[in-house]
Amino acid sequence: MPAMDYIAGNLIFIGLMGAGKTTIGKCLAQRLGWQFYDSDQEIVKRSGVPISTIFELEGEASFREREHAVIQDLSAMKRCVIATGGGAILQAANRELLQASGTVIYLSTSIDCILKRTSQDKSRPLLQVENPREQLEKLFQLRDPLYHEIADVIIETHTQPISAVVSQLIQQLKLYEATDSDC
Ligand SMILES: Nc1ncnc2c1ncn2[C@@H]1O[C@H](COP(=O)(O)OP(=O)(O)OP(=O)(O)O)[C@@H](O)[C@H]1O
Ligand SMILES: O=C(O)C1=C[C@@H](O)[C@@H](O)[C@H](O)C1
Ligand SMILES: [Mg+2]
Repeated sequence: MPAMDYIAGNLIFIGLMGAGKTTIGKCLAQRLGWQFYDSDQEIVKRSGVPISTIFELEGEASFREREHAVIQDLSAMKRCVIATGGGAILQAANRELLQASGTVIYLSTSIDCILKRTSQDKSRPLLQVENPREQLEKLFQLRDPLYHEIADVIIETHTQPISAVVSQLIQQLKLYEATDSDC
């Protein structure tokens, strides 16, 4: 018997950089046959430049304004999987929008694991500092309470592979798996 698919709103991923929001979100959307959106990718699409360029030319505050506009649009969607940027929860207005828009999933990950996953990737401007561990610890202190504030579900991603996290979510949220997917 197929599971009862009772989720009417969106499935929204939050969490620190490198927690797996984009990767796990995309895989979950594939397995459900739902549309996938990523707030970072939408910002890049709309601005026509990489995130690092926005930070460089306009600064973080301007990036956050662009992010807010995208969160407003994405949270108005129905039955989509949405990956947010790591700092999208900083603005209270975004937290309200995301919480009202569906089921919020906090992907929690150890700092060691984030450092391993992100060390080769230069696309995250906030980690291009002398001491990325110290930076991540600061971000965690500030953001972990905000992630918890709006999370409906919390899943650790450093203890299991991507496909296992997705399977756990499908089971836990009683979602209907529509497609056979290799992710
Ligand atoms: N559970 C996991 N096991 C192993 N590797 C993972 C897992 N989750 C994600 N990764 C890897 O970690 C890297 C970062 O993942 P991803 O880009 O999805 O993070 P993110 O949360 O979207 O980060 P950001 O906030 O910067 O957009 C990717 O290379 C991805 O393949
Ligand atoms: O944690 C953050 O503040 C960020 C995370 C990324 O997803 C991007 O949104 C950007 O690099 C900022
Ligand atoms: Mg991402």
